This record gives sequence, structure tokens and C-alpha cells, in this order.
Amino acid sequence: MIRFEQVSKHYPGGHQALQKVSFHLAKGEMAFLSGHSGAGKSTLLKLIGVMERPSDGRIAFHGHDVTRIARRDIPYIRRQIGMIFQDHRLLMDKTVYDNVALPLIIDGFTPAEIQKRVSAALDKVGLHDKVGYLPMMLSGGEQQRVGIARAIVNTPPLLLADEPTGNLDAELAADIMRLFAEFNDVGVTVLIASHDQSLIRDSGCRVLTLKGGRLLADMPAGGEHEA
Ligand SMILES: Nc1ncnc2c1ncn2[C@@H]1O[C@H](COP(=O)(O)OP(=O)(O)OP(=O)(O)O)[C@@H](O)[C@H]1O
Repeated sequence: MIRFEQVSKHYPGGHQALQKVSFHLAKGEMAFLSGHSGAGKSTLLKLIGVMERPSDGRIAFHGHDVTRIARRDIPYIRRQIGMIFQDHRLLMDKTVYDNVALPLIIDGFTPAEIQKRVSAALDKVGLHDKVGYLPMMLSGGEQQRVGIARAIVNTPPLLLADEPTGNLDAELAADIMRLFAEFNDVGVTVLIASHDQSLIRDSGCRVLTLKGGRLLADMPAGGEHEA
């Protein structure tokens, strides 16, 4: 589903965030992206979502070369990706319903379809009873689940999560991981950037480890080998 071939990213000002990174994430896989702060995890996710462009190398998504994709074609790629952030990026003056409905409104769904899909997404994350709440009336774990409902509401085949459990205690983090595993069980491909080693170990998933912008190791689910 995602193929990186010798991908490098220099930010303006000369900082090298990624260096010759190559890997393939197959459709239906769930994997972690690990590494210290500044290792390049967020940059790699942003390159997949075409929020940043690589300086060198090639990125394929679903067989399409997205490396030099035209601006007008970016929404087509984005629609296939659910993005989840550590700080969840909810609109604080909008209700849970409105936050989750947002991607569907942008995509031009009918009000009836929006109602049906928002309801299904909130059911999935266990927040049906909080539909009219504002985000500040929710706990941190609940806010993160609203962010997840928003990411999955248009049923994208790929979920990218950037430190989704960074602000949560171990129990809530495990809840969020169970949700990701459930999405993965129904065929969604999932890539999670995290530096939480115990969470990663407990998951038994494949782990891509970045260090200083290089892919240091690629440990398959349940095993160990160097990249
Ligand atoms: N927009 C930017 N402009 C310039 N340099 C950047 C930019 N974004 C990231 N960098 C640099 O690129 C390197 C990789 O950053 P990135 O955010 O990808 O790492 P990370 O592994 O996600 O770190 P963290 O876990 O702290 O979020 C860092 O040295 C960072 O300072």
C-alpha cells in the first residue's frame, strides 16, 4: 500500500529529517514507527499524507507515485487517509458531532448520510452518549477518541497516527490500541508513530525504527531483523 524508495527529506534551512528511507507497508498491515524525538517520525507520516514533499526518492501509495503529484490531486490521496494527532486538533467551539462530521461536510455528503456515518463512528469509539458535548467537557482519552472517530468517519483504507497515546495513561493508551487493532481486523492498514516502547512491545506488531532520519531497523511482527 505504501512504498518508500530511498526517500530523503531536507527542510529549508538545511535540516536533514530523513535519509534514504526505504520500506514497504502492505495493505492490511499494522505497524509502529519508533524512534527518539527528532528521529523523523512525523516527517515520514507527513510525506505519506502529502503535507510535505520529499527532497529525493520515490513514494508510492496504492501504486500511484505521489512524489510529484499535482496539487489538485492531493485531496484524492487525503480522502484515503485518516490522520490522528497527539493533540487531537479538535475544534473546541464545535460539538463532538460537528467535529466528527467535518470531513463528510467537506466531501459533500448529504445530511442523512452524515448523520448515519457520524453515529456509526461515535458508536465505534464508544462515545454515542457524548454527541452534543463540547471537547472541553470530555476527558483526554475521550477527546482522543473523538479525533479517532473523525479520522475513520469516511472509512479510509489507511490510518496514520502521530503519538496518539502521548498524553494518556497506560490504561487509556491500551484502550486506544485496542481500537486500532479492531480497525486493522476489518482490513484497515495502520501506521502509528510512537516512542512508547512498552506499548510497542505489547502490541507484537512490526516496528520500523528511525534514528537520525535513517531507518535503523525493521522488526517484523513477532520477530527481529535489521533493515
Ligand atoms: N517544518 C520544519 N522545518 C525545519 N525542520 C523541521 C521541520 N519539521 C521537522 N523538522 C526537523 O526535522 C527533524 C525530524 O523531525 P520530526 O518532527 O519528523 O521528528 P519526530 O521523530 O516526529 O520527533 P517528535 O517525536 O519530537 O515529534 C527534527 O530535527 C526537526 O527539527
